Formats: sequence, structure tokens, C-alpha cells
Amino acid sequence: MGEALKLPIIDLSSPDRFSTADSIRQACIDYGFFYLVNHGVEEEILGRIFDESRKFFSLPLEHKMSLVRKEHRGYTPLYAENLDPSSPSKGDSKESFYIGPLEGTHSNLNQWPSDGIFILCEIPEVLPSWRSTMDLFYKKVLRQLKNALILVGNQPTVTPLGQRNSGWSAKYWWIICCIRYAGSRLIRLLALALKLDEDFFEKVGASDIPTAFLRLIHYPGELDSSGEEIYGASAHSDYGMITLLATDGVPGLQAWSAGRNSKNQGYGRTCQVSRVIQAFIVNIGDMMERWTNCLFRSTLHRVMPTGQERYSAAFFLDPNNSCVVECLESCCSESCPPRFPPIRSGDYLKERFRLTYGS
Ligand SMILES: O=C(O)CCC(=O)C(=O)O
Ligand SMILES: [Fe+2]
Repeated sequence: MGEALKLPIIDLSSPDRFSTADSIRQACIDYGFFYLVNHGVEEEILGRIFDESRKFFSLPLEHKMSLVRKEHRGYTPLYAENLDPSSPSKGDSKESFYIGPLEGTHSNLNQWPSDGIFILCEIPEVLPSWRSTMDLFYKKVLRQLKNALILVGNQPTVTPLGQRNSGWSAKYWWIICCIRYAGSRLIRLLALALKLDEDFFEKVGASDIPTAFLRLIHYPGELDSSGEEIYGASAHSDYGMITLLATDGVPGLQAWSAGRNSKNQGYGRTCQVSRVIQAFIVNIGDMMERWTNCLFRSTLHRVMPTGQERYSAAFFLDPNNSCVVECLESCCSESCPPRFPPIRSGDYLKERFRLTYGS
């Protein structure tokens, strides 16, 4: 599977923000990837997310298809997505479930098993401890949520959890808050890393109501590939600002270690990105690369099938749809003019989704 990338480890709890920001800057310049530790999302919570994910993906296909992706939320079956639109492959060998923002006006676009699958099957048989776990978790969420939002320091329109009766959504809502909290702190450090005011990305509207998507992914172990070259996730760079990724530890993720700014697969070599326990794998997305005029790398990566089943959860922190992403003054000069024109984040994302899904 190739040599392992020795990525820097960033400690989000370090009191020395400036030295942390410097380490982030170097990691984003050198790799576009780093590990994030002490992020405040307990291993146990992530374990539960993977448990729920396993249960969900093991449901019969027709049940999962009752929640098929609409408005980029819900279930995407095997081979429905091709992250490398230039590849002739029949699609990526993974299935996934997207959860969109749970706050703001579009939160009602989300799909939940309680809306679809509950109607189709006897859920107590499929998920026996569902209700009791949800009940317990739900109460914890309500308590912790308040703290998390106060800590994040902004006041989004919170979807009234009291009106939700699905523990599944509450569970994901909680992890989204935790990760969002880690993400918000990280975005402030990224601003410092770029020698900007700490609240720069908030001021330009990037993180008002970020277009944050949580994506649960399942890579099946056995594939019927009939000799075809099949990827778990074909070579791609992420679209947004940053991605926080948790995996179950099964290998497969590879990133290109290449000369600067290379998005060419034939250039450089692929290295393994291993899991570090209790760390998120963080990577820079294309819009951050545009902001920084390629100073920060949005590195190509992919997931190779290993014959082993694999689960991951990727949290994509993208700028608000109306945020205009344009080259930072500090990242261009007469001799190094902006490489990309300004673009509205929403337009950029729409185009990337169109190329990936054909819709
Ligand atoms: O599953 C993984 O390890 C990576 C997934 C990924 O790169 C993506 O969904 O953008
Ligand atoms: Fe990715």
C-alpha cells in the first residue's frame, strides 16, 4: 500500500495559539493534511457513530433506498458516485449517507431513518436498543448542546430538538455540534496561520451558517470487480474549506505526496494515511486552496479497496453558500497574481456536485 505519510500532529487544546497556528501553516503548505488531537469529540461518541453506521448500512437495500439522496442529503448506493469524473470506472465502490446542516432554513431537507425506514420495517428487530440509547443520548445532547453553542460563540438558529422524536437525528446533531466546535476553533487557527485576524473567516461570512455536511461512508470488503480497476473513492480533492475525517482504523486512505500544487495523478507518489487513535485526519479543501492562491494545498487523495470492510465519517466544513471566495491579499503579489477568479461558494459547490453526480 506504499509508505505511510508522517503527518504533523496538531494539538487543538494547546494554550499557545500562535505556535499552533504556525504548525498548522507549515502542515498545510507541506502536505495539506495533518492529524488533529484533543479536539473535544470523545472516542466513545465516534465509536457510537460507527456502530449506528454499521447498523444502517447492513439494512436491506430497499430500506436504504427509501432514503435515497435528495438535495444532497440521504443515501447514495454503491457505484452511484465517481469522485474522479475523468476516470472511466463504473463508479466508486462505496455507499454513503449524507447529513446536511441541522440548523438554518435548510435543516428540514435532511432525511432520517425515522421518516423512511420505520415505515418499511419493524425497527425494534433491526435495532433492538434503539429507543433506550436514543433516550439516554437525547438528554445528554440537550445538556451538552447548550455548552457547545455558547463555546462556539455564535448564535445560529437552533433547530428545536424538543420537536424531534428521532434519537438518530439527535445523535448526529450532537456529533455535528462537537465537530463544528472543533472546526470553528480550527478555522480561527487557520486564519492566524494565514496572518489574518482570528475572526477573518467569520467576517467574510464563511462560517455564519457553514454548509457543513457529515458523510458516513461504508466500503464493502468483497467486490465483484471482474478485472476492472475499482476504487473505494477515486482520486479527488475535497471541495470546501477543511475536512475532518474519522476512520475505523482499516487502511485504504492514500494521499499524493507530490511537488507543490500538483493535481496530476501521474505526478508524485501515493502514500498511506494511517489512522492515529483519537485524532481526526484533517485536510485542506479546494476553496481554501483558492483563498490562499495554492499556498495551502488541497491534496489529491483516494481510498483503495483492501478486501476488508471499512467505515469512515467525513465532516466537510464548507463556507456559507453566499460567501465569495477570492484570493487573500497576503497570498498574491505582482509576481504571483491570483490564479483563480472570485467565486461564490454555493456556485462552486453546485458545479463540483454536478460533475461528481451528474446532477
Ligand atoms: O473514507 C475516507 O477515508 C476518505 C473519504 C474521502 O476522502 C471523502 O469522502 O472525501
Ligand atoms: Fe476526500
